[in-house]
Amino acid sequence: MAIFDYVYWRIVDAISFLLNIMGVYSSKTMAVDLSSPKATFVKDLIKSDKIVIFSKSYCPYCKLAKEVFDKIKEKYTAIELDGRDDGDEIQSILGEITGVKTVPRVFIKENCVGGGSDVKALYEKGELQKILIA
Ligand SMILES: N[C@@H](CCC(=O)N[C@@H](CS)C(=O)NCC(=O)O)C(=O)O
Repeated sequence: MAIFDYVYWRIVDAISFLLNIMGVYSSKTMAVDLSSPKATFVKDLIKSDKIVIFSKSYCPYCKLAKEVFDKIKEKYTAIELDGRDDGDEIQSILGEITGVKTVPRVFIKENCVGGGSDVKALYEKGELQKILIA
């Protein structure tokens, strides 16, 4: 049901926006050194699979990205940042690498293709499939 889907995601957008500006589910911002061992660790994670999703277990956009890959039967590696002590640090490094600090951060063949809405939009335009087979 396209209309319900649309309304659902506009409500999720509005709630996420409010929670973000209230600082409710914002991670701690940390100083980033892209030559640090942790940054190297993050870059290695990005290289570790064809599709790598930096995610948080409760995040609806992360679920959205995973559902798209599940639908097209593409395996991915998901790193759940909220389950790790170094999650905020990794998220800050990803913010520096990609220019965006929210989750998910989705990488395909080491390139960041954006977040959950971006993955869905790429899929709907047929672009995601092209990136995956290129
Ligand atoms: N439009 C973005 C929205 C992503 C977003 O707002 N993610 C929230 C979690 S659901 C977030 O990262 N909040 C800040 C945080 O968790 O540090 C997308 O589709 O990926």
